Parts: sequence; structure tokens; C-alpha cells
Amino acid sequence: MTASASTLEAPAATQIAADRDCRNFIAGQWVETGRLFENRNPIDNSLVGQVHEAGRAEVDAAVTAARKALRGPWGKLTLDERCALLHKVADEMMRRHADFVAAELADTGMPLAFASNVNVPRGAANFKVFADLFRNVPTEAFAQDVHHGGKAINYSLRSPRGVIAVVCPWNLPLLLMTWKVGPALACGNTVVVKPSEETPSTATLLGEVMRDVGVPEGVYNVVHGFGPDSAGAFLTEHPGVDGITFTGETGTGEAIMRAAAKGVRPVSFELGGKNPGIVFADADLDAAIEGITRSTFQNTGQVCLGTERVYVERPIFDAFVARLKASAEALVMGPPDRTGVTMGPLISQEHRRKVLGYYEKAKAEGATIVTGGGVPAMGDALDEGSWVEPTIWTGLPDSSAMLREEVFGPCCHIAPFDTIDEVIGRSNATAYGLAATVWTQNLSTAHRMGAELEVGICWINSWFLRDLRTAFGGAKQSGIGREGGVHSLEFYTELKNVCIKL
Ligand SMILES: O=C(O)C(=O)/C=C/C=C/O
Repeated sequence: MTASASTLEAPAATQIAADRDCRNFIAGQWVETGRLFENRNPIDNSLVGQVHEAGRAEVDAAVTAARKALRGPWGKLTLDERCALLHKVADEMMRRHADFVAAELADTGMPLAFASNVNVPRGAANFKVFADLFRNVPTEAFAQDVHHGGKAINYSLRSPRGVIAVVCPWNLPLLLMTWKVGPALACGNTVVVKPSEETPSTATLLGEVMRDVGVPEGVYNVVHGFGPDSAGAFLTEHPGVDGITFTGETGTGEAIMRAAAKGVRPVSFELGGKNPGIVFADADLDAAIEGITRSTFQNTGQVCLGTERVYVERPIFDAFVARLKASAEALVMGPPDRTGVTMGPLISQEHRRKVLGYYEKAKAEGATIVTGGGVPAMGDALDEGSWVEPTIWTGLPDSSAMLREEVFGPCCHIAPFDTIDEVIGRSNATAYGLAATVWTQNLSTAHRMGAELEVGICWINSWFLRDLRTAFGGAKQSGIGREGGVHSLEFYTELKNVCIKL
């Protein structure tokens, strides 16, 4: 984070809860359905606006528009023209930075600095990075000596996969939606986006940007709604969809995979996690405390890459627990426009019930509560919001639900370990395999942890440090495939080999 909330022009909480109705965006047009659901701001549960739920007809219209656009002006653009247009999208997003921040804050209540310095700039960067990358990626060719004499040459060609369904989550709405839309469009595909019902605003606002910069109609479509028996299911089941990319819970991933099986559509998944944070006695303790505090509590613990299991080498365990406790208790909860706020609410009352259910389960299982474990008294209208205390437990066995199930809240369990073999075994003993953060100043320890942890992303002496050229995704039940850099090409293009006998 580069700036505290006080140095940024924050939309006041009342401005955030403006009348912000969200319509579907199909073939370049705003589409109302009259089937409305409420969008509420988790800061104080105030009404942000009404959202028009898309039905089968709207989803079909969106997929049809996306298919038509593939063969229309969009499909006829050169790679350079397409990439130039994506740069214009990114530039227009940054010109409307304040609007995207306000929209993100209205839906999520996240701290202003996090929206302003991370989510919105990354949302724009996701277009530029892939546009620039794909301009310069070679394909392969092989000169062949044919066994019965003569020669041949083989070369490969990439073409867009087609119409991509983008089903995206509510935790980092703009960042995670454009993490998929950026490469999808850079590769020449068209998209139908189904944002989470909790966070419709930024995907809708991006429709204005696409239209204003001249992205042809049907290239970017947005359909609002829920999962089962709603837009999510209608979209992933639609036979006109050529590929599905999804970030969210593993259970939903399984349902989407079942839908994708009909018609054998490929999927790209980033799913759940139960990520370990591992601190060795030789770690830089200040850096480790800062890193684990961020990986546990940033975005109110609602980051798929976040830490929910902390393992600390025994000689420094007590000191580490004391310092992490102090860090958690120093977090400032409040609305985005309040100076110094470092933690917002959970995304919704429903999600808060889930997280508080785990808070109760931890107590029932006999956890020692180091700090937190309940609901903060905000003392004003904020008490209507979805607030929970940052929480640290210890004393539970690895078999406990708290150590196996993803909570997705501002909480972690902390336990001591004695050997590197032990902590590798305990860290890997989970169905998930998304991310890990390891803190050590011993080079061989660092490389061994990187090699032996069963995850897709292993950060050493860092967390959420992102180079968008790298492979990004989860192992085991944390995902299928990798996106990021050239890895996104594998999902967003079809690769063909052409063999010519010379
Ligand atoms: O940083 C990224 O590109 C990304 O995908 C982050 C994912 C976070 C999920 O909660």
C-alpha cells in the first residue's frame, strides 16, 4: 500500500450509497428485465441500488451477440488494432479511477487505499499487460527431415477460442474480472461476464468504458444474477459458450465443471484454499509480522491467496503470537472514507453468518482465543453492517475444521512446529493447494519449501507480490490450469499445427 486513506479523496459514505442501479449490458445496449434484486453496502447495509437479474433469454442474447461479434468488426481487427483498443480501455478506466473506486467501495466497503491503490489500477493493468505480452509471443516451428526422404516444415498458429464465459467472485471484483477479460479479449475472444450478485457495479461500469472507447458491440457483455436457476447456470450451460473461466469456491467449481462437461468445454479455475503461512526462527521477524498480518487480514481476510493457517518455529512462537496479536488489535475498522481505516466489513450478512459460525465452532472445539472471536461494537449505523473482529486462535489439532475448511474471513489459527519435515507435512495435509507464504533467511530452507509445498504459488519473504507474466493458479482442489503471462494463451486460444511437405 502506498498511501493511507487520509491522503486520498474519499467519496463520503453517503455518496457511496448513491442510487446505483445495475443493468445488463448486451450487444452494447443496457437491458432491464424488471426482475430486480437488491445490492446492499456491507458497511451499514444501506441500499446501493437495484440489479436487473438476467434470465435465459438475456443470457442467450448475450452469447448470441458475443458469437456475432467474433465474426464482425472485432474479428477483423489486426492484433495491433485490438491491443491498441485494450490500451484505450485501460486508459479510460484510469481516467475514471474515482468512479471505479466509488463503485467498488459501494459494493464491498473495502478500505479506500486498497481499492484505490490495488484493485482499480490492477483492473486497468490487466488489459495493458496482456495486450503488450501477446503482441510479442512467438509460436513454434520445426524443420523436419522426413524418414523416407525429403523435408517438411511444421508451424503452429493460434486462434481465439471463441465465446468465453467469465464467472467472477465478489472479493476483488474488478481485479479478478479483468484478470480474465484482459487476456480473453487480447487473444481475440469475446466474453459474457457474470459478476457476483454481491458486486455488480464495476463490471457494469466497465460496460460504459467499453462502449465509450469504441469496443464493438457484443465483445463485452454483462449478465447479472445468481448461480443455480439463474444467470450463472444459464451461462455455463449455454451450448454457445466455448470455454468457462471461474474464480471462487471449490464446490461451485465442481458444479460449473459438470455444466462444462456437456459439449466438452474447457475450464480454467482458481478455487478455494487453506493457505499456510510458515515462519522459521531465522526469519526477519518485523517483515514476517507485517507479511502475515497482511496475508491474514487484508481485505478482511477475503483473499483466496490469504493465510488461514500459521505455523511458527517453536523458539519464536510465543514472541510471534504476541506480536501478531498486537498487529490484529491495531487494525482500524471503519468505512472507507474514515482516515486511517485498515479493515472493512465482510461482503454480506450471509457471509458474516458463515464466518461467525466458524468463530463459534472454534470455541466449541476448545480453541484458545488469542484475540477477537466476535462482532465489534461499532456504536452507530455501522452496527447494521457485516463487521467481525480480526481473530487469532491457537491450541486446535490439525484435524479440526478450522484447520481444514476455508473460512474466508479475518482469522487464522497459529501453531508451533519443530522441524522443516514436520511443517512441510502439516502444510501439505489438505485437499487444497493454492498458495503459501514462507519467511526464512536460510537459502536452502527457502528453496526446499518452494520445491516441496504442494501449491500453485509459493511466496518467500513476501505475499501477494505479483508479476503478471508468471503462472498463476492452484494445485489439487484449488484449481485447474494456470493463467498469467503466456500461460493464459493455453486457455484463451486454440493452438493448431500446420505441416507442409517441401
Ligand atoms: O493477483 C491476481 O492476479 C489474482 O488473480 C489475485 C487473486 C486473488 C484472489 O482472491
